[in-house]
Amino acid sequence: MALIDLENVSKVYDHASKPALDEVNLHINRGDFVFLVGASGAGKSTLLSLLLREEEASAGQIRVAGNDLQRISHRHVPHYRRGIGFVFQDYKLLENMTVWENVAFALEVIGTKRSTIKSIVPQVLEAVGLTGKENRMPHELSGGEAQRVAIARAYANHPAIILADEPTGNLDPTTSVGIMEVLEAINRTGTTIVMATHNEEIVNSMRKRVVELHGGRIVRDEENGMYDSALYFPDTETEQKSRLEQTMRAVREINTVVTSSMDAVQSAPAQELLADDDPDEGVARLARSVHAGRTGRYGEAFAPAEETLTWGTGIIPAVSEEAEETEEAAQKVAVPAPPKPPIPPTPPAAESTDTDTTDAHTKEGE
Ligand SMILES: Nc1ncnc2c1ncn2[C@@H]1O[C@H](COP(=O)(O)OP(=O)(O)OP(=O)(O)O)[C@@H](O)[C@H]1O
Repeated sequence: MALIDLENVSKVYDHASKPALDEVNLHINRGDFVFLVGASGAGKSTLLSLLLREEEASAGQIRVAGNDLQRISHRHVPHYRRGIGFVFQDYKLLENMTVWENVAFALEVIGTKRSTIKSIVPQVLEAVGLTGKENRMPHELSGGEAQRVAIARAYANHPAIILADEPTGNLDPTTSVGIMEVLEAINRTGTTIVMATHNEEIVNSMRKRVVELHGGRIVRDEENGMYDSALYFPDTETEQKSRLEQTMRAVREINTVVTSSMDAVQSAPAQELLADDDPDEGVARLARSVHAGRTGRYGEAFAPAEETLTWGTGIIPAVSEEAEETEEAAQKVAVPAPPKPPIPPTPPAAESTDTDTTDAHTKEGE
């Protein structure tokens, strides 16, 4: 069985004239990275809300890690949610807590021992490049830094699933590359990622599975997919935008080809020229696309799943009523410390004036 299974799922909000989701069938395996795309109002956030059990389906069946979400009791919902990390467009950090406290709090509420929290928090913050900013308050962070705190918080418990709703929606393209780099690195540890986005450049660079919604229905489900918002359902505005973007993309591709050909002549091995088709080269391609240059700062900082199987409680499997009763006891189970991730290399000084991508390293210890 897939990790996430939706069978004929529909959602009709109260007083709505048409369904927000209409007979959706979707199966997502452990370790998948899925982009949910589609125009505003297509149903992306609704789908994520159902998976988080913030909303209940009006019809159909949703199973996540064996939990039947229609049958889960209200009492058990918080317990279920602890196995899922959620990242929002507007970060949703606790404004009266420092960076360190925001991440620590996520572990505290699931009953993690203080000594374990003390060892995990610095490691997770280091992994997302925020060492040195532990004592900052959320209002003292750039958007990219705030989103990295949110991701650190979502990942601290090493969940089996991270749901992200437009995580780059408030960020500039260069900062978005850093966020995608962190999400990609997390995905490589075995965490399934489902990310709703409008960002065509990210989708087209990352070449992950693309699930496109339109009017609450899945109209496309494609491995290594692309996204052109005007391709399937054009209107005048998106068509014009699409034509402009196609032209810009063509110009960028010419630049990339010229640059990589020159680099190749000078130094690169032949297989690097093939990287543009490689789904594993998504972040590098995105970085080239937005001219951010170097990547790979975070990828090495996340330990693979095999080394971190005991890190956190992960997704909570389906529970019986007795298991629910022992939930409190289960919360008190100590979470062993994860292996210490290697320190990410210090990136070169950024060309951009945005401090986000370099700040965490260059000002380390401030
Ligand atoms: N709480 C709600 N009550 C009533 N209708 C809602 C509610 N939330 C969403 N809808 C409606 O459901 C449909 C799907 O909305 P949803 O937010 O899931 O789309 P979306 O694809 O995430 O859009 P966006 O990209 O703008 O966030 C829309 O028609 C929206 O107006």
